[in-house]
Amino acid sequence: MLVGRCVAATARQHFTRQAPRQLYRPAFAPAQAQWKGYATTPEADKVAKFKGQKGSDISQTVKDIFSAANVPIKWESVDVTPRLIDGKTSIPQEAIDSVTRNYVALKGPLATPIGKGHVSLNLTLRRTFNLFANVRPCKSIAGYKTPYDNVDLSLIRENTEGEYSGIEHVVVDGVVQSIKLITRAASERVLRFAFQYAQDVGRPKVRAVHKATIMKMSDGLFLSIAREVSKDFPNISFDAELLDNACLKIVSDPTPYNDVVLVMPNLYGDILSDMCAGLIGGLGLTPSGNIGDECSIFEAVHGSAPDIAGKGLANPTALLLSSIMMLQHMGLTQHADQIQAAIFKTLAEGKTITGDLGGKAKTAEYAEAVIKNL
Ligand SMILES: NC(=O)C1=CN([C@@H]2O[C@H](COP(=O)(O)OP(=O)(O)OC[C@H]3O[C@@H](n4cnc5c(N)ncnc54)[C@H](O)[C@@H]3O)[C@@H](O)[C@H]2O)C=CC1
Ligand SMILES: O=C(O)CCC(=O)C(=O)O
Ligand SMILES: [Mg+2]
Repeated sequence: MLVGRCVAATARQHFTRQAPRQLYRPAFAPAQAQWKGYATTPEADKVAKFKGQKGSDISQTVKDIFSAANVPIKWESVDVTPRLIDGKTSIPQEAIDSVTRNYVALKGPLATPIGKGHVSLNLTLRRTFNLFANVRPCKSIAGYKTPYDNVDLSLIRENTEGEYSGIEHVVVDGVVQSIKLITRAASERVLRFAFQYAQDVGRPKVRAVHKATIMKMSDGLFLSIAREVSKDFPNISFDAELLDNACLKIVSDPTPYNDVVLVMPNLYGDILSDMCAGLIGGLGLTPSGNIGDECSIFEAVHGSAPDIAGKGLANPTALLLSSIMMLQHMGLTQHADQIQAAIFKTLAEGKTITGDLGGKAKTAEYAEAVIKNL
């Protein structure tokens, strides 16, 4: 229900085009980030404080629930802890090989040091596998009361360039330049994906979110390509909205967006998806899929939650719903439906929910309740 047929439909295209379904064996990256052992740079101390991430708790939850539901998946666990190779931070080759071999992966959150330190491994993974579209649905959870009962937002974020291209340099002391790279190729492929996605899920409208008033050339290019691509999808209507106004309208009343697919450059999608999560109960609930032509990596929208990491308190629903998106992507829809129903039942009962939702359950207790409801 949360992500439903859209991803399944998209998956089918990818599958028939890329590889036979039976070849799919997801890699599993449980977000260990054992930063403690990664003390090889001057930033080591800062990096070390990221140790003890909670990713492995929520990853274990997925494994336990999949096992209880007899999901026909063999996990291959790979460590995404960054390595220093030739002075550059890199993703371990085994992780890259595993995703390449298996086509799909479920990834726990990976922390990125602020300011100095290594680059974001999340962004590196997306670029490495050319995961050009980040699909971030955000739907109200029945039984969990928030100011709006009927939120059903659908965000698609360009995932490989834009403000997150990572091209920054010092011009002179005190002057830093950061380049927002927008290319026709990357814009066109994510925009085509968004229109196709709207068609697959039965949403009649695609809306580009932009600031082409200010960034006339970069967002202007994105917007003009959106207009061009829209001509190839005459059954889907297209319009555009300025980012700031979109934020105001969404938090004032998100329901008019329920028939729209929102598509936008990288940074805007990052910010909007956290903002929208706030409308339905927080980051413990929102899943995502990084979709590419060959591989796809599913992960929660949230990060490593350092304030609760390692305490067994995290809500695993976001990663679980990401794993549901992954099952739908793989065509394992019956298992996806069964697990999703158990998650929603557990949340609606409200007896065994985690602290972020006002409950007292630990991560593992919530997982047990979901297993009972399978
Ligand atoms: N895709 C990824 O792996 C992402 C990684 N990050 C990284 O994570 C680190 C922490 O970033 P923050 O800004 O603190 O964002 P965050 O998403 O980790 O946490 C924000 C707030 O949401 C809460 N929260 C997040 N996930 C939760 C869950 N499953 N259950 C209950 N509460 C949850 C946290 O406790 C915190 O109060 C940073 O290093 C950042 O770079 C951030 C976002 C995405
Ligand atoms: O890579 C990171 O550190 C943060 C990424 C992020 O916030 C996101 O993808 O939503
Ligand atoms: Mg984010």
